[in-house]
Amino acid sequence: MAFPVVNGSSCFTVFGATRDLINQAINFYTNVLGLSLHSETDNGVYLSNQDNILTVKLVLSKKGLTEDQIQAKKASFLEQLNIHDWRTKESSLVIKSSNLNQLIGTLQAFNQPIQINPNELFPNEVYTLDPLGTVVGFNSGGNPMTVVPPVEKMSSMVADSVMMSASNSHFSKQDEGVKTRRNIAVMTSGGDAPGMNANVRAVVRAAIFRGCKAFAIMEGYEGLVRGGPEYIKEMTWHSVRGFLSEGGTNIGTARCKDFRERAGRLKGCKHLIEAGIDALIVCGGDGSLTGADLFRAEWPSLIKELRDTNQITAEQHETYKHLNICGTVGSIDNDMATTDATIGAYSSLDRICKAIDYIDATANSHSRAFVVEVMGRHCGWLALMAGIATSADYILIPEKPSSSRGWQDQMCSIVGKHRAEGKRKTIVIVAEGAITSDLEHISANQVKDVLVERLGLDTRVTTLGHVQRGGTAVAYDRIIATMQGVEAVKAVLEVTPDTPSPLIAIDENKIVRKPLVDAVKITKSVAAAIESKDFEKAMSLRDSEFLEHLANFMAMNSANHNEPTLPKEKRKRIAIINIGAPAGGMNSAVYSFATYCMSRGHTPYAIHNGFAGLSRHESVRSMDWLEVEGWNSVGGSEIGTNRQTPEETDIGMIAHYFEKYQFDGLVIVGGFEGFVSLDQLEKARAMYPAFRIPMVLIPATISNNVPGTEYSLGADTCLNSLMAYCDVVKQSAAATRDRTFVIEVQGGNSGYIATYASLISGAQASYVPEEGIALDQLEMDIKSLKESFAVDRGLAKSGKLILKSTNASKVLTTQVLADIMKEESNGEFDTKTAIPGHVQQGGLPSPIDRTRAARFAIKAVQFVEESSDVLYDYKYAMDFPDDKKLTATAAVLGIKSSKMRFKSIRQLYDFETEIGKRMPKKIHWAKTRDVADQLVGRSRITRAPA
Ligand SMILES: Nc1ncnc2c1ncn2[C@@H]1O[C@H](COP(=O)(O)OP(=O)(O)OP(=O)(O)O)[C@@H](O)[C@H]1O
Ligand SMILES: O=P(O)(O)OC[C@H]1O[C@](O)(CO)[C@@H](O)[C@@H]1O
Ligand SMILES: [Mg+2]
Repeated sequence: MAFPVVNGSSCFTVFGATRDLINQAINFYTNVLGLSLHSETDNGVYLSNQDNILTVKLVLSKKGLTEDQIQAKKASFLEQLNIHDWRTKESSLVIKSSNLNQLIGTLQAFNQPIQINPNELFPNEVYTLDPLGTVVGFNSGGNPMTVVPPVEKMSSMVADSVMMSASNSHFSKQDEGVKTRRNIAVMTSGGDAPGMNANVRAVVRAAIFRGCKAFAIMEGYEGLVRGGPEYIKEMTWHSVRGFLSEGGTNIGTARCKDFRERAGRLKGCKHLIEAGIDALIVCGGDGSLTGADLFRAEWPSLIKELRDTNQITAEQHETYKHLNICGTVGSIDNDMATTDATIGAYSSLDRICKAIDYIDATANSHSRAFVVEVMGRHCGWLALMAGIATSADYILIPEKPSSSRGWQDQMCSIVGKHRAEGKRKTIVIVAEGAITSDLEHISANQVKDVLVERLGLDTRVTTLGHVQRGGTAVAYDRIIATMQGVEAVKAVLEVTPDTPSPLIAIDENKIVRKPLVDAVKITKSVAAAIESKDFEKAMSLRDSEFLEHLANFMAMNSANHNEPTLPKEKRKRIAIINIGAPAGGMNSAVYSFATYCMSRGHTPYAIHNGFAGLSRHESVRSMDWLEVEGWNSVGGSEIGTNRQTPEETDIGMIAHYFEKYQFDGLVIVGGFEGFVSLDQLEKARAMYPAFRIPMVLIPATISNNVPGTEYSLGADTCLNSLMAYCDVVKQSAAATRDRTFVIEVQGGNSGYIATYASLISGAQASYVPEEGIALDQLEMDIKSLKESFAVDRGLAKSGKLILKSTNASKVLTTQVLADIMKEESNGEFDTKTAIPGHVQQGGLPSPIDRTRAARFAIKAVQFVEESSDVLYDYKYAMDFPDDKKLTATAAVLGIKSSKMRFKSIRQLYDFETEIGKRMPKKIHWAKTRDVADQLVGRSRITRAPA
């Protein structure tokens, strides 16, 4: 029999207990909880309740099995059940009951120590421990409860259950002297950064979800130094409501002088211990995390001093002897080593790009030059990325200084050539920390003077200042802040005194833990290298992505005025085409492709209006620098895009034109139709030699459903416009009180957009095509909505959203869903629908899509260069062998986990794609769905495999 699975567990198994305990447990489950015997086998005893919601499997320890083997068995059982989420190691049970009071009465009659209302999110819960130490929860609404699991060893679990009392709200224990982490504090420090609030929200809710208490240290290290309940405050589930969409940091931040001194840190140490904090999560920049690392290193001597001076007891000394600390990097500067991005950096980049997009218009009108100063005290990441995203003429950054005359000559030469080509405007971006190779500061005004004096340009300076730190976080920052907050809680609960303090980082698309101490060390050595004028070393210590972006910027910027970098015989004729629906970043990809090709000496061709345009109108044009200039910042598709594949138009004519223009390579920018087109062209190579050229797909679709990649261009732009839409709708719902909006989300058969939009807008539920809308799930969601409206009564900011992918259900349309919810709410809340439609394609491309497009496009051109030789001998051969090496020259460029890579279309199409569904076979965002649900307290029913 397949049981519905509540949050991934339909069945709970306990291994390794003695027969006596098993008998006690059976007694408890049958007599106290009213479960009945379901079956008994050699392997164990199965119990179930009437609703078949839950099975409890009690297994006697096998003779001769060691504790390790038992644990391994348990782990493998959990694995079989496909339980990969937070509950993997948490043996809490949820038992559905329609009459909570009756249950409470029964428990009390049996003298069971019960905890009522342990969780403010679900006030109707109670929980208790069974004789095996398993936490058993009851919930009138069928929602899962949130408690810390019983600890690893069976014997001590039982001891714990005896010790448990109704006043003890946490299931934790002393384990060989190491206090189980249960009071988790979070603080924000250094300059505020958009996304810090999302990080705090995630830490607080993930901590509460896991049965811990959550605290906020107000005002950064200042709050730690001052201490007391005013600065170290317990946070509730509701205290972080609305945080996702708010800029800055609601728990305050500071630059604290005292913490730089040992005396300040000593106070901080004392205050943490006084407040009973077991773990500290610091969200801040390089400075804050340097401070955190120092605090960690000094901790043993700090607590020793506190004990020796009788400021803490010997017992406190013993309990808090290890500082459990974790960093999540929050800073707009993106200057922390070992992570690709810091929380806030892309929001700041968004503000900068918007400002430069505005400046562009006025600069163009007057044919002026603008010098734009951006933040980044010691780091040029913002200036560099803004330079790429807005195709600025020149950038000045601290990492790559030239001599005090060098930068002036170079800048004037480039700007002069751009002007000579006919460009009407000039944008120079100066990082706040820009320096010469003699470490002299270069100011925006100095840059302006040079442009005026040497080129006679009418020049203005715009210093963006703190505008760059303001406003709400972009989608990416909300995503990483949330996922990193959750990971940070997991990390502090998992670390042991022997594991190094972690920093939560991101590598491409993967959230990872890195040793804090290493990150701080490398970051410090970058600063030291700059100080000692060893710029090469400083660059080599920067992340490889930074170096790649810088090389790309320089190459694209030299497109029309430097001697191409390739010798004549290596130069090629490469075509680019857009296929499918418009996606943010398509134009940026075409711009980057064209300018990079020019810098290398290739001739870039644009095929206009897709394959239909080519086969019907020979729509091929070679690309001109001035024509593409500015396309980086434009939405839609300048060269035109449509969904027709080569076979749907005329593949023979397409081959004819490929032959006529002697293309040496093809870059397709598109979504699933682009993917299918690439497959068709690759298969047609046997028939048409014109296609025996390297061909590469740059995934670009808001649905993000292209096999072979976890990211497609346009998805970020889409998420940002959807997020802005959801924020507005949520605000309206909150103001109206007691209203739920059902929002219909695009994405074809992919639930990616709906899932991520729900994560970043704090939607109560999302329905996606991969899961459909099951009636029992809907019933549960409506119940949960009712519960949460009841809890929220009188609180502000309680607007509720439900996101529904258009294809989640054919029958339960958005309107029907809203109507059912309204009907079932018994007048307790009202519902409305909202359909953003094609607004989701976004207006201007987001900076992420612009800069990723540049990376993708340049990698694609490099792929054409590198793969050409493989095909050389076969270009006009009678037979075109079916050889892996040859098929690999038609590939999808994608991001997979922490790597960017090319994967053969043949492999992807034949083995990794559900063609009928237009989807990859595996989705990579299941964990994100779980987190989105868990942070709003939603239980999701998934079906166990038959
Ligand atoms: N070396 C250090 N030792 C102890 N504490 C430090 C150290 N460096 C920084 N801190 C603490 O961290 C706080 C914030 O550091 P800083 O002002 O450098 O900002 P940040 O965290 O780098 O963020 P951002 O650069 O994004 O504004 C400092 O005010 C100080 O309290
Ligand atoms: O807001 P403050 O304290 O003046 O700090 C400005 C500095 O903070 C940062 O914005 C980082 O948060 C730097 O780029 C900038 O130099
Ligand atoms: Mg800093």
